[in-house]
Amino acid sequence: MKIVLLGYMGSGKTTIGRIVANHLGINFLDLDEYIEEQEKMTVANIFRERGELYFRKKEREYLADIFLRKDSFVLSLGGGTPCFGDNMQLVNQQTKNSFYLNIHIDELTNRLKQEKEHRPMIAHLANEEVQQFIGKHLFERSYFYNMAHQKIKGNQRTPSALAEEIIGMLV
Ligand SMILES: Nc1ncnc2c1ncn2[C@@H]1O[C@H](COP(=O)(O)OP(=O)(O)OP(=O)(O)O)[C@@H](O)[C@H]1O
Ligand SMILES: O=C(O)C1=C[C@@H](O)[C@@H](O)[C@H](O)C1
Ligand SMILES: [Mg+2]
Repeated sequence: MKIVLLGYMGSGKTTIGRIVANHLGINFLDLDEYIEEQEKMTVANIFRERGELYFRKKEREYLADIFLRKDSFVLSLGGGTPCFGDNMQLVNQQTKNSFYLNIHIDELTNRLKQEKEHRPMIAHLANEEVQQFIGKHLFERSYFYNMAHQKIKGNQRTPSALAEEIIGMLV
């Protein structure tokens, strides 16, 4: 079984992915962490030193590599992964269990204001610019996120409640 979680930065992909994998007793993989291990550099440093295009090419390569694995796993994508090239076609070819964690802009803003530094897409923004940026960015990205097989409404809900809902929807 391969389960894929996707959604905007701060939507809880890593947090909830870990819980789902733990409950099912299968491996957990986080694409950002996988890239950092393989490249021996943080995502922030890859953006800074090699640029976003390099990151997106590597992101695609490692995504394809992960799907060659034979074990069962939960994979949390990076926030931008679904929005580049044919990444969503690849994901949906490889699994029937892709989930979009849909979180309201206000909740994302509250979470991300406190955690901007290691997220290169928003690190340069002043706190009062974060909400407007997320609103526009999420609008552009929703088209891709909505290609997931299932949408999970995550506002004001605990990570374990969301993990339980995902487990109940697996096909
Ligand atoms: N359901 C939730 N309720 C409240 N806080 C949450 C919830 N899910 C995640 N969080 C918190 O929101 C922050 C972002 O979560 P997390 O890092 O899992 O998101 P992410 O989608 O993996 O983000 P990124 O795309 O940047 O990797 C963390 O501080 C986490 O503890
Ligand atoms: O939303 C994005 O484009 C990104 C999200 C993170 O998960 C990382 O993959 C990186 O910071 C880019
Ligand atoms: Mg994450």
